Amino acid sequence: MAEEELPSGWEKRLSRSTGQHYYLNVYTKESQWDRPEKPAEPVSSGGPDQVQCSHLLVKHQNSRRPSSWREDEITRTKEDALDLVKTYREQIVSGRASFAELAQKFSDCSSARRGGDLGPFGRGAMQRPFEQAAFALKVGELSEPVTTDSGVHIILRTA
Ligand SMILES: O=C(O)CN(Cc1ccccc1)C(=O)c1nc(-c2ccccc2)[nH]c1C(=O)O
Repeated sequence: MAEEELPSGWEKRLSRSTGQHYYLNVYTKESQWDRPEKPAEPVSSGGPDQVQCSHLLVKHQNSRRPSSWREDEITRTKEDALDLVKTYREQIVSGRASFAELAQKFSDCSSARRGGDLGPFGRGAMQRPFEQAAFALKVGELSEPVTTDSGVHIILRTA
């Protein structure tokens, strides 16, 4: 008996690691194990295709790569990284320091040398928590602290 057709907007894929089939929503790029019963909706067109952001990353001992141009071995705790990021954010919001100046001095990302500038990027380019925060910002807005596998960030949307 021919297999029932998939609802529109889904693709059936084979997981290399488990040999199981999974289903990919072609619009959101999200995947699921269960066979979908309803068509996938095209993502609402709201919001820009690309944003431009600068970020200040403070890594910690559990960062995926606890090393940076600043420190060969980063040993601070995640809690200390969060406290540092909040301090930097407060200095920027109060106008005591500029974002670029603090990112250049203190960011554990290689973008520090560009004042934290990452250039324009679209969805799918960055770790999901970073992307979600960046695309939710208005131009000129500074995020609250954002945690990714790389560490703790504050993100400034510049375009
Ligand atoms: O997570 C890892 O395994 C290592 N990474 C990823 C990475 C490493 C070098 C250049 C760009 C990204 C980082 O830790 C990292 N993530 C970032 C990052 C994360 C989110 C947005 C933008 C940059 N920068 C860095 C960096 O060293 O410079």
